[in-house]
Amino acid sequence: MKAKLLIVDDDADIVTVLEDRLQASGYTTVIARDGQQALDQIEQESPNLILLDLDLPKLTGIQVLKRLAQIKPVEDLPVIVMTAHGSVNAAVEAMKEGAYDFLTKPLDKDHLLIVIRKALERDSLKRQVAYLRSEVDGRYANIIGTSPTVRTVVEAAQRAARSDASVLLLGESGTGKELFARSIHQWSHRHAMPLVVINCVALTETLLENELFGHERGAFTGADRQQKGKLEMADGGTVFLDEIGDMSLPLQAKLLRVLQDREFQRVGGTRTVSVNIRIIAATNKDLRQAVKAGQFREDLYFRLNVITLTLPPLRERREDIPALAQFFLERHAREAKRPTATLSTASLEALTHYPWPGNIRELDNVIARAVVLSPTDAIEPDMIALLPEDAHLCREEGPGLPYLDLPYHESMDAHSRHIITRAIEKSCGNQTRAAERLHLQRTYLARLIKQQRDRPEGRFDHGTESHES
Ligand SMILES: Nc1ncnc2c1ncn2[C@@H]1O[C@H](COP(=O)(O)OP(=O)(O)OP(=O)(O)O)[C@@H](O)[C@H]1O
Repeated sequence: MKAKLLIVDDDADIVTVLEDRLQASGYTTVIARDGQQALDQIEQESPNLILLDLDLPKLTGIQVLKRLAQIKPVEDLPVIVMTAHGSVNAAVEAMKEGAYDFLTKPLDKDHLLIVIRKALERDSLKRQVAYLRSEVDGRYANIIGTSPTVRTVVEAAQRAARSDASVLLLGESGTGKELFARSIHQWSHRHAMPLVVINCVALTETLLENELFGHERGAFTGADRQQKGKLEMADGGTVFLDEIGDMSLPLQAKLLRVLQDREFQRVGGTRTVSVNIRIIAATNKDLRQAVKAGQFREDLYFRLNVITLTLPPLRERREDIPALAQFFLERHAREAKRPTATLSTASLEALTHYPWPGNIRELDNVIARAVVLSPTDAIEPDMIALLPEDAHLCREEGPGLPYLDLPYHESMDAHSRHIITRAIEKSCGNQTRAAERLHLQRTYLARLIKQQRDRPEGRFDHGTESHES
């Protein structure tokens, strides 16, 4: 779309020249001959930018700027003022009233076009930032859940947001750690500054170091210019270190220094950079265990662990499933342009009983897929049941080595529990289907489950005893 420029000048010759030049450069133009007309044109034509002469009949350019500030925020409509050669004071006054820039007459054609282009670019960037910010805020404004466990964590997070203390978020994958990190940032006094997310597991050690601290020119082959790291980009705001449990020991030592002194050096540099940042870290690992195993620095653990918030897995807050499902249904139905999509009662029942190894992210994905694939507007359980096949991808595979440290019978029990839990998860919590998967009689599976339930270590989710529907 062509940008529309309003030219305000009482000199007909200047207006004609400007119109010709600007139209030849691809802009649309509208004209006003005096200050009052300028205000009327702003109302009627909604221009993207104004070229405003200061010396006007009826209302002066400065008066137009003052009136304009009452109608809309000055930063929403860039105004470039045109002044007679030598009237610097008037230009300064106009800038104080919110003008974007000034040009002196006679106008230089190239300079004029550059200033206009820059003003429009800045305006467009500001709109994009405002839009993205509102998108992000909207996406993260909602922490759904009325269960007591979630409410307790939300209240603790709101209290934590008021301080500048480091926060450690713990919880299984997909339980909402990033959502809480973003919410804490939003609720904090830093909310107008950036929240910078760094995933500590996605990158190699060298890349992560570069990402965190940036580098100086010549730090390594190909580093042909200085680059700021994410810690610097977050200055004044918050840094969210996701998957902190996966950070290497050498990088942990460097991060510790940042936490202690809020200072670091860029890679290949000697100059100290200071930053004002708040740190929020998250992991689904048992950090205390990692400290014991020598994989995580104890001093860093204590620095991060000033306030710890543990997010409950979805299976421990099943009462929140209907509200979450409805929330995701509405979001995906909107995106898929299926506003009348609903969840049938049977689907809701299936969702409520499924063990959700991938937690809320898995629920989000299940609903997203069902909304797209369901042939009917009322989504039936067969659409929901599509997913359990790959649900296990969200959870760590296999019983894991700790079982090797157990006595034989306990280890066998642990394996058995694991196999049964997996079969039930994959069967959407339905024991009959799980028994079929395992080639067992349903009654035999039920007996195994009962035996395990009666043992103290046998606390795990066995789904429901409902029969195949
Ligand atoms: N209480 C909630 N209300 C609404 N949406 C939620 C809630 N909790 C989580 N979500 C949504 O679930 C998805 C997964 O959440 P998030 O990415 O925050 O989890 P995570 O614990 O950081 O996962 P991972 O450990 O895998 O990085 C996101 O789309 C998030 O917006």
